[in-house]
Amino acid sequence: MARRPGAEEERPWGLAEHGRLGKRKVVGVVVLDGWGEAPPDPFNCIHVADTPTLDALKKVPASLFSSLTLLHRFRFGSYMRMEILCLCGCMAWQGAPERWRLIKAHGTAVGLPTDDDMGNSEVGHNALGAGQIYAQGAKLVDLALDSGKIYEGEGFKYIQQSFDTGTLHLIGLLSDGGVHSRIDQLQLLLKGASEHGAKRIRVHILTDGRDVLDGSSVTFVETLENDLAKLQEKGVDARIASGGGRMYVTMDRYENDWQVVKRGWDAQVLGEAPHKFPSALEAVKKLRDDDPKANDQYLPPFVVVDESGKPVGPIVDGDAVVTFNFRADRMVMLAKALEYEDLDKFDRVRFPRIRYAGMLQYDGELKLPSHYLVAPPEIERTSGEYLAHNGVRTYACSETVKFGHVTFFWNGNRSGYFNPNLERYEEIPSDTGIPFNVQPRMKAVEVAEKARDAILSGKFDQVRVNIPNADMVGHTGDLEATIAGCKAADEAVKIILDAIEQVGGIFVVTADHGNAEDMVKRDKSGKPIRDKDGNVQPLTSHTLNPVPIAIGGPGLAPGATFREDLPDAGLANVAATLINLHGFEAPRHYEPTLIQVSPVPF
Ligand SMILES: O=C(O)[C@@H](CO)OP(=O)(O)O
Ligand SMILES: [Mn+2]
Ligand SMILES: [Mn+2]
Repeated sequence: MARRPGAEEERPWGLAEHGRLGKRKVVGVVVLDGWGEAPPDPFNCIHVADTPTLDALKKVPASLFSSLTLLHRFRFGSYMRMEILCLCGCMAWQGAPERWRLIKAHGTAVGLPTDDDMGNSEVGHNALGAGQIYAQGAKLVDLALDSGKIYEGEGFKYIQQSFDTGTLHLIGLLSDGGVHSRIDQLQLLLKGASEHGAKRIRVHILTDGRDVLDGSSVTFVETLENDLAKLQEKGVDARIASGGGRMYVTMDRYENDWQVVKRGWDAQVLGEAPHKFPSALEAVKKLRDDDPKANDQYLPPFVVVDESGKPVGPIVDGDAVVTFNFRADRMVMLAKALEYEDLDKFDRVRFPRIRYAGMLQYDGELKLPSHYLVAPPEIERTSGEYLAHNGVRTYACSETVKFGHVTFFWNGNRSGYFNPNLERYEEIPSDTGIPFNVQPRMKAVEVAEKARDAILSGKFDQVRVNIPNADMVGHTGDLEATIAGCKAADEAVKIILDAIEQVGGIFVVTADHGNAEDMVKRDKSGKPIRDKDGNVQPLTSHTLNPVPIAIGGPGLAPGATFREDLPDAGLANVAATLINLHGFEAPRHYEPTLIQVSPVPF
């Protein structure tokens, strides 16, 4: 079994039997990406969408409810808090808090620096799979920059060797979104690198508009250009050299489309792009103004050129390169292109001899990149590894754009199987070359059908999927498409729940963070902000909202319900819950399980 170095080998992996929950029930785990909970509202696409399956998990019809209530009263001797909701003025639905609740999915609950940080897939799936809360990349980089330790590490010393004769290139996402990178960290790094000897610096920017509002790229470029001007006053030759929108240039993931990386490579390394500008500020303004459909996420690649039309900062032999994103998934492909001598994914034309370091090491197993400025969180003893040691057979599936979420992130940023005899991971190819509002149903049904087959096959104990629509389509800011995406996600869940029903299994339906439940920029009081023509600005980012978790299915022991003593529970509490549902006690160092199991009288 593949192990990471440094793991504590002596701690036993065997889990005690649960006692009240049996083994070998099929547990279907659905992660609805970007599916948060927010009050009903026209900009809450999940609320607007037709989602009968998810609605039914949240509420039970009154008739069924009264029998459940009686049952619970009988079992627990008291009623639980129930909420009554009238739909269409005729059918009464009532809340089922013993099987549906909300959990935290943002901020410190998932290891981010502050509770103002929205959740994201990396930290969300890390927490879901690991059962423990780790200080995540954003926070580790903050600490290393604040203490100055970043400049004492091996990674910085390595790139520093190029400072005398070469250029330092910084490539990454330019925003304060805090999901993949943060501009304030870039600012500190620029200052620190120049104080530690960098004389010529080139920044290759990727505009955001996904974790922050569309159009904000202009302000971020202005801020960066001001900083670089200050460095120039101090004698450092510092400029922005190239750029492009994150979804079109460089930041692809899970090898969905290498052309995205190629576009970035051409601009950053070769100094070639269809658009040439004297400055990055002009570039982003003009590219946005000239094409009414252009947005920050999909801005075409550009290079900054001097008076003679020569690119100001191609990457050449002897230079140093830092990719300043702390998050892994959308940097791994570029890291491979910068580091691997042999790569047949696209024609690099030129492979410069450089010293390259990542802000973090993006893949611990591949040891990629081999040099990095900050050590990544060591996520150890994940639920996947425990379950593999205890004979639980796992199937995981998503489409390409989220495949690594339910495998790599879920397993603590490690690719590959813990035990290939017990696990199977399957990827459905995502659409490429189109924004996700064009086909908002994405591959939700295909993923669900794979999960259904895995459930019915009898070969697996845990069948885990990520259904991406609410998130991927939500990021486009297209409300109508997002509503269609949420509907497709709901249909996918139904396929999985039907299969669970058929095999007498258990389901756990949850999400990794919010997105589609709030699709508009609001003022402090929560009202949508409208311009003078009454138009609103779509919110493309994730949110701070909690996410639902529902448990159920014919295999769930009748006495199993959510505990009421964990009002602040978050995603990290899910792993212990799942381990319980597989019939084991969770490891003691895990965040507590969400469920309790009362003995059922006779
Ligand atoms: O698309 C992404 O990279 C992020 C948003 O920046 O979304 P998620 O965390 O859901 O993958
Ligand atoms: Mn996500
Ligand atoms: Mn997202």
